[in-house]
Amino acid sequence: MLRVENLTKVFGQVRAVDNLTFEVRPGVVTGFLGPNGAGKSTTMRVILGLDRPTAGTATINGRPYRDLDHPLRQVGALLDARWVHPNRSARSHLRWMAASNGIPKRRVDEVLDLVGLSTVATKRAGGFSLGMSQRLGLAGALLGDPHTFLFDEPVNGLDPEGIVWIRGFMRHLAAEGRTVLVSSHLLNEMSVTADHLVVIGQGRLIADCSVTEFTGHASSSVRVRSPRLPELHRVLAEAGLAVTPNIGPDGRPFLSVADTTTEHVGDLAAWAGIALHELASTGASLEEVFMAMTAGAVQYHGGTDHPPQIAGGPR
Ligand SMILES: Nc1ncnc2c1ncn2[C@@H]1O[C@H](COP(=O)(O)OP(=O)(O)OP(=O)(O)O)[C@@H](O)[C@H]1O
Repeated sequence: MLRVENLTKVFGQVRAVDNLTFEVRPGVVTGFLGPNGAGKSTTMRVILGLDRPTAGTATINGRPYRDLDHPLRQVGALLDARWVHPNRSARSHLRWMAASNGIPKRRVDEVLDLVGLSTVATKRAGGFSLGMSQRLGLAGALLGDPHTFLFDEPVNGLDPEGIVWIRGFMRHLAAEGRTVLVSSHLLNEMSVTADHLVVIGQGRLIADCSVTEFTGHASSSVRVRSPRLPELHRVLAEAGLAVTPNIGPDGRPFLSVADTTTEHVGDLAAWAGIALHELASTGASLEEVFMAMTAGAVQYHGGTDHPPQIAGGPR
């Protein structure tokens, strides 16, 4: 169990993390979601004892990282895949990590095998691609067979094959009953990787809920095509709907109508005698939900008393 409680981290004038409280439970992948600069890396660095909190606590199984015996056996982290000494081989890098944490040497070959690096174990890590470096970072995180994992933007810069692989690996770790926290600013990525979301903006908690709850919070929008699009646009706008003209990937123009139903749009078009060539409910993307919630966080800074929380919000 990983717990962050009333955590605040201030750098000079910047409140990178602002009174943040959440828990990460075992057995599911928890996505730690927020735009660039939201405070995700800072929170992870505090959890890992790399930065000291200004206030509040971050604990793993009830203890701060600095008080853990053999931390690699309790927490595995993948923060920056490129911190390996470039002239060391993958194997010697891992052996050095293992030795400093009282982990037997044979575990090194086990983890190299788990991440698919056995055949390049003696190669210089400096010559590794980003994908291979990520695998080596993951091997390091797995060395102590820990129960808790932290991944900071693990799919950044990876090719599609690497993304699918690392996503599968995280899900596998969670399925074994481990605690997995993975940060990302990629909302769609999180919707396919994570089961649960902790969403932050400007260092504050915005939502703490399942992915389904988060997306379910979205109001649905409608996509509509017609040979008489400008007229339809006018009719829908006059009915008070928010209409945005768009061009599809196929080059055909369509209208996006926010916060409504296909029935409502279809009825208005029929009433105006306008033929429709396409009418579909699209549902808001995670991106849209997130933007709406981040806007809420901005309003919060303008003066209300509590950050907006959504159903199933912070425990
Ligand atoms: N060592 C530091 N000194 C000063 N400011 C910092 C430091 N580390 C982070 N910050 C600031 O704290 C805020 C949060 O940064 P952080 O890196 O934690 O965000 P993030 O959500 O991880 O974003 P990103 O995905 O861009 O890394 C930012 O405004 C950043 O500029």
